[in-house]
Amino acid sequence: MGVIDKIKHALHHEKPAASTGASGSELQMPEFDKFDESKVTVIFVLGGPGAGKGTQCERLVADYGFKHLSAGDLLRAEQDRPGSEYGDLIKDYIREGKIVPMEVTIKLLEVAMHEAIKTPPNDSEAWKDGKGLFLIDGFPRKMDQALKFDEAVCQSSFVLFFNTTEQVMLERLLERGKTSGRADDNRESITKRFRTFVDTSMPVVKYYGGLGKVVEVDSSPDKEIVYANVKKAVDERLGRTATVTETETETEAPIAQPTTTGEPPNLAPVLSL
Ligand SMILES: Nc1ncnc2c1ncn2[C@@H]1O[C@H](COP(=O)(O)OP(=O)(O)OP(=O)(O)O)[C@@H](O)[C@H]1O
Ligand SMILES: O=c1ccn([C@@H]2O[C@H](COP(=O)(O)O)[C@@H](O)[C@H]2O)c(=O)[nH]1
Repeated sequence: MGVIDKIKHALHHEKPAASTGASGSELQMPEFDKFDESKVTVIFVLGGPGAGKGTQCERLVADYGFKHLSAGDLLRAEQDRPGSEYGDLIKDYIREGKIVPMEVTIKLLEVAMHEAIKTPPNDSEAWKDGKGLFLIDGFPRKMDQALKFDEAVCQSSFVLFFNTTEQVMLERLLERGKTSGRADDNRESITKRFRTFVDTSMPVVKYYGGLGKVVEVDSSPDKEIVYANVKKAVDERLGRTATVTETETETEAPIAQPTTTGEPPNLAPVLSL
């Protein structure tokens, strides 16, 4: 059974193809295979739209051998897949900056995680004997996703939270929108995405903050400075066991201490457009 067939099977229990035009409310909760948490390490990467999550994940992949799974990328790939039953649904949710029903997103992530463990992205120790090392980017964005994923798929080790102002994020997204081709990198969608982030996703960050799992990094500065702080935080949390290649950053910039307390992170920079 192919990846997408597995998702369809799980979401609709093999409903006939006639049940197209999924609305979200008709989705059934699929069954999930829980990962062995002694073998699989998951770091959630959260932050507002355009905060720089993907940019920093790219660097972490190169240095540590993570498998980077962006929930948004997985949804866009499913949206664009010819014949997808969920294409229209996903397109509407993304344009409106809303959160796609968790059944779809968690299943896409779970399937991608199994695929990565079956076909490891590199031959480092972190991927030997059924082990895996994942950066799950832009997820969970809503409390129901967080609780379900933790309970049924895998608990995360910690959450890397990129924090900056809406002004910074807006400028980055408008600039990215000149070439990204993304249907939601325009002012109208960005405004909606910011609202969803504040109303729906920040409670997730606060929830994990209360569990002492949030490492907050200021993503306002230059990419290199942000990465130096990210690397320090990841090294501290993972004890550097995951490092594949050692490419020290060349920046001379001072490294700020990431926030690792159990307190909810400082949410001050969230502005309104
Ligand atoms: N520290 C930085 N300084 C300046 N520009 C940055 C920085 N980090 C990222 N960018 C740029 O900002 C844009 C958004 O970054 P990125 O795609 O990494 O954000 P994101 O948080 O993954 O966004 P989204 O949630 O919308 O997918 C990109 O064009 C990227 O090159
Ligand atoms: O868990 C998720 C993650 C994302 N979405 C939708 O995708 C877009 C784009 O996400 P990016 O992380 O910016 O690529 C987001 O605005 C949501 O509409 C989702 O529904 N669930």
